[in-house]
Amino acid sequence: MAAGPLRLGVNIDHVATIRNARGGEHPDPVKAALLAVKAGANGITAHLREDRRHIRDEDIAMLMAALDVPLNLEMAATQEMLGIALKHKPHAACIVPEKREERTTEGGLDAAGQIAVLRPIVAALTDAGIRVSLFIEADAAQIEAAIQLGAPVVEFHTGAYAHLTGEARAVELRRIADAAALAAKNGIEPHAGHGLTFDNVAPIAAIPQIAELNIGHFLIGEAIFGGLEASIREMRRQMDLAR
Ligand SMILES: CC(=O)[C@@H](O)[C@H](O)COP(=O)(O)O
Ligand SMILES: NCC(=O)COP(=O)(O)O
Repeated sequence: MAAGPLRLGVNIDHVATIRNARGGEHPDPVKAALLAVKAGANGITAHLREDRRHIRDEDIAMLMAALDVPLNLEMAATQEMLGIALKHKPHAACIVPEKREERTTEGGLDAAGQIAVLRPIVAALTDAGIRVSLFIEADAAQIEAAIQLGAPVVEFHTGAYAHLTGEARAVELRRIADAAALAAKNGIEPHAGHGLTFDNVAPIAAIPQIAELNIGHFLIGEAIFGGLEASIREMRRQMDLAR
């Protein structure tokens, strides 16, 4: 058993993916976000991609107006996204790497390799009262970069863990656990997310230092079969059992 409550941030990006497939208003990501909160989400995550393939600018405005739980805005480290974050002032901004041609976020941000680019962005977000998170690989050099940048939070990319099996997954899990311990030792709050499902969430949820999981694609997909509230409640249950 581990210490401390584990928060669940529900990522509603792929409600917008379905909406955008027909170009109308349905299904509404804000309605999904409110339902997610009712089902036990402690916060909502939304990734405003530069290509606007799912979440759009107006969704961020509407989420800010509708939510009374924290909004975690995932954003690329660009001036455009910085301006949007400063305009809306979400609770948190998670800086993620982004490639136009990728199907989904393929790995963590190379914070160590772009300290000079990130420093003014992290500073501007922090000065605006936005809690900065860096979406990184579970790697000591990336945690060191987060320390240098003064980021209070890191989110470990669990995509590789989610796709591996057997001993390779166990190795990746240990890497994430070690990184969470290192981050926490240095005063940084570790989060985790990407590709988490009912089948793979428990070992990540059991890492004692991890304070928050951000989960989206699986929950929205699972909602097709049992409804969004049920999928979130079951994820919450799995997380609590592991803790
Ligand atoms: C950074 C991240 O992991 C999330 O944004 C999630 O992957 C949903 O967005 P995409 O499916 O567009 O990558
Ligand atoms: N930062 C990870 C996230 O928000 C959700 O990722 P996924 O569950 O949609 O893969």
